Amino acid sequence: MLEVAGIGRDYRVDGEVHTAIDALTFQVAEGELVCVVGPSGCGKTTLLRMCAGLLAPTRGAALVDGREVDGPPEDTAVVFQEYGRSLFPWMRVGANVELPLKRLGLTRAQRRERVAEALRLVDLEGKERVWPWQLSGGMQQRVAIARAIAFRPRLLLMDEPFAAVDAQTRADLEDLIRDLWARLGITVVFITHDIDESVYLGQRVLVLSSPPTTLRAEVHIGLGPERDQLETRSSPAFAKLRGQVWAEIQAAKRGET
Ligand SMILES: Nc1ncnc2c1ncn2[C@@H]1O[C@H](COP(=O)(O)OP(=O)(O)OP(=O)(O)O)[C@@H](O)[C@H]1O
Repeated sequence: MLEVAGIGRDYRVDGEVHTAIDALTFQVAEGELVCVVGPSGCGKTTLLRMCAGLLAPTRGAALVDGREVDGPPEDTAVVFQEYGRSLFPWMRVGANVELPLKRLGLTRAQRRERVAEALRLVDLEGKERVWPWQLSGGMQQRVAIARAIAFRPRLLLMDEPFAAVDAQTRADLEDLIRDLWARLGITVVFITHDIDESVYLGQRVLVLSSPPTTLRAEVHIGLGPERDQLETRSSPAFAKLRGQVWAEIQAAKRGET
């Protein structure tokens, strides 16, 4: 579904070229939930933006269904960390969720139906007429998620979507994502700096190196489909996987490749 083929990105700062991402190669199969972690500043956001068609790679390419990404791919939705900036404050919740649907050629009734369904899936049923700023941070992020799923993407790209919410809300949102992923059968690439979150959510965790970034390790998370915030996180298997990902990130920070 998603193929990242030798993708790299340089940035020019004060006339000097800095290689943020050297070359990354990996694949994400249809219906997978893959997390990406790495040391701070290793280029996670840069990678996601290139996969979303929001930033051109310097070398290599991202391909969705075998087609090179050179603009936002049709079946892809993105959820960013800053829900406060991704929702339009002058539009009610319903209008915010409906906005991307306008280019799909649906009737007004069909759009309304999709909005209602998406809000129900994120547990915000009937909140169409509420303003975003009347909602808590966690609820606003759920609106952003509703907007993404109303679009019915096949690929959902998420860039540290829960970094700005409190721990309790974060746990709820993690379970929401696992639930939506299982129910809707979408492919999810989830960027996070939180090791525990990556192990709890993912079927696979990709660990990036320090810049110039390459793929340092790939950890398979064999925790099974049923995950529980208390039981899973306190299991020996979880502790072992967390230790494994942690060790890889520490090695990456030391500059080991
Ligand atoms: N527009 C830009 N111009 C110059 N350098 C940039 C730009 N955007 C990112 N960089 C640099 O590229 C590198 C990777 O940045 P990026 O934000 O992708 O990393 P990240 O892993 O998402 O960071 P964090 O862990 O802090 O969220 C950093 O060194 C950053 O300073």
